[in-house]
Amino acid sequence: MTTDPRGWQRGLYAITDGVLLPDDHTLLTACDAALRGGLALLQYRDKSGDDARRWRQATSLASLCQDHAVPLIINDDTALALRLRDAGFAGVGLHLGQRDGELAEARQRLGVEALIGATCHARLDLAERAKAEGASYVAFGRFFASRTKPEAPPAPLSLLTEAAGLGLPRVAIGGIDAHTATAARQAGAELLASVEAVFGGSDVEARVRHLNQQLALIEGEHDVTP
Ligand SMILES: Cc1ncc(COP(=O)(O)OP(=O)(O)O)c(N)n1
Ligand SMILES: Cc1nc(C(=O)O)sc1CCOP(=O)(O)O
Ligand SMILES: [Mg+2]
Repeated sequence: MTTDPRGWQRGLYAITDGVLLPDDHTLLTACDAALRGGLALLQYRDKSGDDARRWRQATSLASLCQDHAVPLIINDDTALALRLRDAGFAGVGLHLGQRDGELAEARQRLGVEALIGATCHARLDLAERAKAEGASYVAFGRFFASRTKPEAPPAPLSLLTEAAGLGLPRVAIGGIDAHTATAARQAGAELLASVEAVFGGSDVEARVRHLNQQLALIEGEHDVTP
């Protein structure tokens, strides 16, 4: 569990992947370990198009995240986020890319309390629009080479600094690991989003603890995680 009093607004943001975590057991075991290592946010990102699998996995993750008091962000799918919320799960949010539907409409349907994030690539104007439409955070990237999504358009780290005036938490994504996180954090990212550095190997809890230690070192903070 993260001990940062700023809660979801600062820290490590883990994103699941259907290739690295191909079945329910692998997904749940790895996410449980990541949560034990200390996450600010967890995102369920599944491109299978299998509605039964997505509902089954999302409900299991929502329950797990609720136990850890960490928000679960659903990628792409406003209807799935709403269905989870209506099923009684607390702390369910949504992440929308530029082709994933209207953010303003999602905000209206999910309500003022829900966390809703927006992909803004390398564009401040998209971030300004996302803020006007009710985004809780803005995500920029990709900042470094990514094996998970190599085709994502590149973005300069200077963008993170330029986005400070928005007044929303800034997420850095794309090739974030224990080395690159330093530069992204120093450029201003409050949240560091990662797939492979978290889920791309065994002992996920140790990987997350190592990432958190790097982030704490950057800030000169003491890692008080037991
Ligand atoms: C935190 C975060 N940032 C960016 C993305 C990418 O979203 P999108 O552009 O919609 O691409 P897909 O993830 O849907 O392939 C994200 N998922 N999370
Ligand atoms: C899902 C995603 N979106 C990106 C963007 O730039 O919008 S980069 C990316 C993949 C991030 O995975 P990894 O941490 O393994 O590089
Ligand atoms: Mg998307």
